[in-house]
Amino acid sequence: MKILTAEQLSEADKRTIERQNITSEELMERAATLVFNEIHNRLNGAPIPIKVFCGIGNNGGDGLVIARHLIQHGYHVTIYVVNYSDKRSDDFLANYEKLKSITNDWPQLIKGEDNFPEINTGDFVIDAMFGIGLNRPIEGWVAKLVGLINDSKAFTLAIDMPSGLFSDKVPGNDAAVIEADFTLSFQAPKLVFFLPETMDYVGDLQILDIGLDREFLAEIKAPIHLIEKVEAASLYKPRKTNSHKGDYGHVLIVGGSYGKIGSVLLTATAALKTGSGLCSLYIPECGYNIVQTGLPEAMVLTDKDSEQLTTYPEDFEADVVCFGMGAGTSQKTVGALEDLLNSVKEPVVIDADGLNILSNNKKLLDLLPKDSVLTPHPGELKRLIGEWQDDFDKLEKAKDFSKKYDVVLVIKGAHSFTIKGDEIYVNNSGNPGMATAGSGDVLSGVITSLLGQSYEPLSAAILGVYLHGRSGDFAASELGYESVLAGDIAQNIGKAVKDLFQSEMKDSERN
Ligand SMILES: NC(=O)C1=CN([C@@H]2O[C@H](COP(=O)(O)OP(=O)(O)OC[C@H]3O[C@@H](n4cnc5c(N)ncnc54)[C@H](OP(=O)(O)O)[C@@H]3O)[C@@H](O)[C@H]2O)[C@H](O)CC1
Ligand SMILES: [K+]
Repeated sequence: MKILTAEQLSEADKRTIERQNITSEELMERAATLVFNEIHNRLNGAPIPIKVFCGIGNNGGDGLVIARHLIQHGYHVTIYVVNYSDKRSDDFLANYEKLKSITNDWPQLIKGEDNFPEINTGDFVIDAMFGIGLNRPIEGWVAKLVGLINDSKAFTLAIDMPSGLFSDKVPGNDAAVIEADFTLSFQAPKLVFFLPETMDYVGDLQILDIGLDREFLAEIKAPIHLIEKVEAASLYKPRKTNSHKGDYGHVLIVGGSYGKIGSVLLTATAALKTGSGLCSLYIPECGYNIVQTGLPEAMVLTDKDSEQLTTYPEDFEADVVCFGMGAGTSQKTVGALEDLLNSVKEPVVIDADGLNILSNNKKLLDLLPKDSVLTPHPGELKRLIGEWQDDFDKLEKAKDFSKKYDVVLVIKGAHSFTIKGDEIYVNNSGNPGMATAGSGDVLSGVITSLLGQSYEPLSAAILGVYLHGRSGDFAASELGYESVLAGDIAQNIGKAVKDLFQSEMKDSERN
């Protein structure tokens, strides 16, 4: 799914009105009615106090439409017009008139702190103050109102965007932004919903298809994509009936050191669980018995050093090589990576200490084969590309790095970002249970395995990240977040692959 900017969405809005020959008021009615349906499906008539805070633009207009439907369905609704400006949008005014015709409880005008209502923990707050039209920080008494809503701890549903959140920049320190529990957003996700610095304002997210012009949406050039099941499934290559292990790649996992042999074991397990035909490991001698016992399906070669890697077996023929997990950063191991990069011509996967070695020895970056995949967490990324000012700056620097060294970057996080040149792919699978030791080692194994199975490096990274997250979802649903171990993620990769082609059942379809 394309992630769009506020400008692109406003343009899509205009084109839809032209091409579908409808008024903007009709489009607002359509969009806001979908929101009402979602609320009604969940509240099911519950008599809880609903407080709708409307701005004076079209986000506020949406709020008025939602409120009208709620009132007509018997809900207990109080509407507030947050008068941050004396202007009114046309569609706001039209819906204000419609509201007056169905209720005698007219909206209450908030012009300053004196008009603030009481907001209780048990209230249901609908935030329709600002949407994609926000163009400067919220200030003064309106900022105080945002604080009051946040402090109330009432369940807060944001319409389109949490008010105060820009679609294209990070709010400043101490900025007033609604901390929503749930955001129902129109047509396309916005990048800020997924960035570490801004995602917490959004709460749970649902995108509503409000029927904007399909042709225009298909034509829009958007370099940022959200990766969900459909996108991941489109990358998947089915196995052929008439095939053998030689068709699915031979991966070589290079890593480990004394006390950190478990890491390579996890990576190798994940590679085999993702379907590699053959898996070999190159590790220090101390790991030999551990790996042979822990993973009998794998083959093991050992370095002459018993505790760390010092060389690379350059005559070894593998389809893809992965380097770094548990390897340490000793000078001898730097030499091992240098040997590897001097002998391998196909894209490699570099993770963990492999990345730290690259950061400490920047000249090695020039030896990386084109389209190699680097999988840093934010700390490793900082060492690679330097400090950034905010998440937008981080993405710019990451794109520059990807272009400079011709590599695919996977920035790991709650939503991992895969970057190649100017293209960004935001992953939407996974859960907090995956924040656990060894989770990254498993991811490297999945990506390496896909590369060995002839996936293009970018596709291997995007699909690998998605499958890793989905495996974590299966592990968490069985075990609970706290009990997910990295090994559990590896064990569930098969389920994640099968799930690519299982359609979601809607609640209404369940018996
Ligand atoms: N295509 C769609 O997705 C649809 C979206 N809809 C809804 O429309 C809003 C966007 O509505 P818009 O009227 O453009 O903007 P807002 O309602 O977000 O903001 C209203 C005006 O507020 C002013 N503004 C901006 N920032 C501030 C601030 N910090 N303090 C005070 N005032 C501010 C600004 O006007 P100015 O002239 O003062 O600059 C805004 O214009 C979208 O989010 C959806 O909810 C449609 O309903 C359906 C289609
Ligand atoms: K809002």
